[in-house]
Amino acid sequence: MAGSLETRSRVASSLNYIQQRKDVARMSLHPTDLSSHNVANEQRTGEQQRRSTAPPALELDGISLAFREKRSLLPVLQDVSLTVKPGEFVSLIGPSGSGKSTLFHIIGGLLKPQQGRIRMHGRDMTGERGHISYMPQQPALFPWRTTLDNVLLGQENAPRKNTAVPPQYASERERRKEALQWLEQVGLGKFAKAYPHTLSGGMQQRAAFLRALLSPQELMLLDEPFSALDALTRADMQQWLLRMWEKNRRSVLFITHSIEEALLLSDRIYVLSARPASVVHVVDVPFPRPRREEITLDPLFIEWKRTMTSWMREEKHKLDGDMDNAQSVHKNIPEDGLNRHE
Ligand SMILES: Nc1ncnc2c1ncn2[C@@H]1O[C@H](COP(=O)(O)OP(=O)(O)OP(=O)(O)O)[C@@H](O)[C@H]1O
Repeated sequence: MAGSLETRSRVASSLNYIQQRKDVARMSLHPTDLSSHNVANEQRTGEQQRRSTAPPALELDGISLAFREKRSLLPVLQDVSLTVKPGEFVSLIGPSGSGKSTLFHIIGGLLKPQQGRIRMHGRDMTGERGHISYMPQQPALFPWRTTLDNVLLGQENAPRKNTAVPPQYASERERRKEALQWLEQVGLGKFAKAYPHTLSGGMQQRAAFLRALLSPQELMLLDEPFSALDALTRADMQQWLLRMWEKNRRSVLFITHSIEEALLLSDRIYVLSARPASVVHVVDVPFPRPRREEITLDPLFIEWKRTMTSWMREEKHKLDGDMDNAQSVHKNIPEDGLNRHE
């Protein structure tokens, strides 16, 4: 795969660049910052070691799925494999209609793949529900519940047994107290008793994110959570998410259409082809953390953005061509063994 080789050689040159950047960062560290910096580094190193020996939070191994439409087949995913290690932020990017949400439905156990396995924290979870926390494109808050009660919903509905990572359950009183503290932290303290229609779009997204964050499942799937927001609110929310994630380091799989968002937030990006989707590029994002908005002005960031834009354009053209010949994608199939329209 020429694309993958190109990606890896680019990563190698990026790493040199990062090393130079780290030297610069070390030189500019103020002496009074050193003690807390060292303690934080030691804690981080211990945590990093634990994570590096733990099994991946999520492993997709050769996932394939086709939908059946009447007597024809619509292949949507073809041999998709990817990994999210514990505490990693991984993004999926691909043309519209390539199968990203379908992949989330498979991970969440709503659909069963025709081929391939899903493991979470080392356990086979193919076709099982309830093991992920999920944040959809729309905040999907219940209008009849207060912000606080919406935030607590993920904990109420979480499975109590047979989970990949056994959840720690607190009493209802403790959970409410913790949720209130989080609401304060994200600037929604005054809105704990308010109903969703009184919150702005960004506030609703923060509440939806908290609901996913406070769910006991370790792995979070975020499906284009900022797509409905205006550009400025979206940029604010990206920064907010970066800070929240850097504090909590949950394992995240994130769908986005924005190349810039993927580069800004992720440790790794899987680029999907046009439908049927397969992984065509894997980008190990070379920018150090913590990351801030300024990184989007970095020449290397801009170069990556340009490269990924050309990949996406290529895939989109394939999809457009595919749609012109939509009938050729559909094949006659036997009656059984395939997913139907939901
Ligand atoms: N239940 C279903 N039955 C039949 N076809 C489906 C079903 N769900 C999705 N599809 C088709 O599968 C393809 C992939 O859809 P999916 O929503 O996964 O794409 P996506 O990459 O998430 O798109 P977008 O980026 O626009 O949200 C589309 O052609 C869609 O029409």
